[in-house]
Amino acid sequence: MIVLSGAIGAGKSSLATVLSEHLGTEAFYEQVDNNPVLPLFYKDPKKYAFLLQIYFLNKRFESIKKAMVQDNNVLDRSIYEDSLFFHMNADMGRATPQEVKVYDELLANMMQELPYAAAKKAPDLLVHLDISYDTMIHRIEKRGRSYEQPEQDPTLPEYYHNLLSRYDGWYDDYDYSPKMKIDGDKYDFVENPEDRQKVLDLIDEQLRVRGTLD
Ligand SMILES: Nc1ncnc2c1ncn2[C@@H]1O[C@H](COP(=O)(O)OP(=O)(O)OP(=O)(O)O)[C@@H](O)[C@H]1O
Ligand SMILES: Nc1nc(=O)c2ncn([C@H]3C[C@H](O)[C@@H](CO)O3)c2[nH]1
Repeated sequence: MIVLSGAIGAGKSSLATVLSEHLGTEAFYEQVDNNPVLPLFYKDPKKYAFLLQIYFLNKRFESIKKAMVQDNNVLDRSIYEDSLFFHMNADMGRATPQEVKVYDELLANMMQELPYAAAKKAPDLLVHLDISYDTMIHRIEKRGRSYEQPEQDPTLPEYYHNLLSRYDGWYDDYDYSPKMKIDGDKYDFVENPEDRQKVLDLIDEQLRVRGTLD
């Protein structure tokens, strides 16, 4: 299983499609447009942060269980980033210490139950999409989900800055599996076929080293 990571608008869903088509495997997408809690969270984060987190945890777990049945299936966000989001929101006062404790313990408990825990314990490869703040905002605007737009809420730019700065430390500390970073500012794998091929070549190279691609 290949897991993609990166901030909001980094290009995970887009790369999941491109990569799974290239490898002839299946992509598993985060529940966003059909997620009933996400718009509520953006409107009232303090009230809905915990509920949203439980929603994502449940859906992510479901996706992991389906994705792990075949080598090189692609998951468009890691379960480890959910925790990054939640701890950041908790530090912003949007979740109580009790909620954090319940979440952390539930996550740890669920991770122990993952069937692959017995054999592999982690993804085969983490592919992190690294983007700057300007790219992030540009992509959020390009995609146009109304509740994510900075003009909807003057606190969102700070939220996005905080998120990006936490991602740097998160990637450096990540040690559950082999990992690689792709420069999401530099490569336009959505519109530019040459960039797409370069990114696919970089990932193929890592998969060959790891023995999951011939
Ligand atoms: N490398 C890229 N070059 C140019 N445009 C891109 C690139 N990656 C993504 N985009 C565009 O940016 C927008 C966001 O991309 P996408 O939905 O794939 O991001 P994401 O990481 O899955 O976001 P989220 O975590 O919020 O779901 C889309 O409009 C997509 O077409
Ligand atoms: N609070 C919170 N916790 C999460 O675990 C989480 N995972 C994703 N998201 C938000 C970011 C994008 O708007 C949108 C799509 O990634 O969903 C999250 N928000």
